[in-house]
Amino acid sequence: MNETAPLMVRARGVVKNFGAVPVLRGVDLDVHAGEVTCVIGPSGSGKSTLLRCLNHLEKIDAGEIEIDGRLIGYRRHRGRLHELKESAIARRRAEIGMVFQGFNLFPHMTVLDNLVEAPIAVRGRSRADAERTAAELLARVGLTGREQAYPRQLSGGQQQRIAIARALAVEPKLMLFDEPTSALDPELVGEVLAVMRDLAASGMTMVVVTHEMSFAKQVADTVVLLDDGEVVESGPPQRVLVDPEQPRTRAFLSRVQVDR
Ligand SMILES: Nc1ncnc2c1ncn2[C@@H]1O[C@H](COP(=O)(O)OP(=O)(O)OP(=O)(O)O)[C@@H](O)[C@H]1O
Repeated sequence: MNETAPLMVRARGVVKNFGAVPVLRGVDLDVHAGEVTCVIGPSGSGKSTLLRCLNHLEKIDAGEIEIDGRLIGYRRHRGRLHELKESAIARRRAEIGMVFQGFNLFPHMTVLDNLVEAPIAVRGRSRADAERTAAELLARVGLTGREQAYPRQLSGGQQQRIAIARALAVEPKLMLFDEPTSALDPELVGEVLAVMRDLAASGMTMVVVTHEMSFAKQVADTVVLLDDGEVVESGPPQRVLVDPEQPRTRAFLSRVQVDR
């Protein structure tokens, strides 16, 4: 862990309710720049909700979240939080890449159009410039030459690799992954995890919700165990995931669907 690096994510006391149901009950999360944090927890523990709060796709009911030192979704004025305008939220959100379980690509657009859409619309890049970046990103995810394919012509693993490239196309400071391999056939999981490993090795700050224990053990700097909307354990994977002296953690993991 590099605790001297600045905090890319700083969440304090995050509360999220759906109606009367509390889903996050005061979550704290620190992610230093360049680190990978894996969030692990049973179904319904609030993992997806936490990720969606980090880019303000969900509004939080209490607490605060800063991304790269600035509040996400709000500005502070005279000690109170005021929600930003939609356009300002969109600009802040563009600093954060997000990859979901599936359905990440626009199905009616070619791979190339999927990759250039956001850089042109959000970053104001020229088409030629965005296409150059797209070619670099395709090489990075091992799919050079597939510019004119439509998503349906690609395997699920290839689509997820393009989805990662698309999220990277706006040069985010932070990447959020919500179980990016869980909708894939087992033989396609490895190719997506390989791209994520490369990304982590390149120094990208990542928060990854995953059931892939070997990925978490090998790649995460920090593992966060979430249970019923609360962080029950957090620390390096060598301690949190494999220390046999932690019966509480062992019991917790036995309730998580573990892929490998
Ligand atoms: N938009 C919503 N409206 C109402 N309840 C919701 C909404 N989104 C999530 N929930 C509820 O919040 C709880 C946490 O959901 P969440 O998807 O964050 O869990 P999770 O840990 O990601 O689960 P899984 O591993 O199954 O994806 C669940 O009980 C879910 O039904």
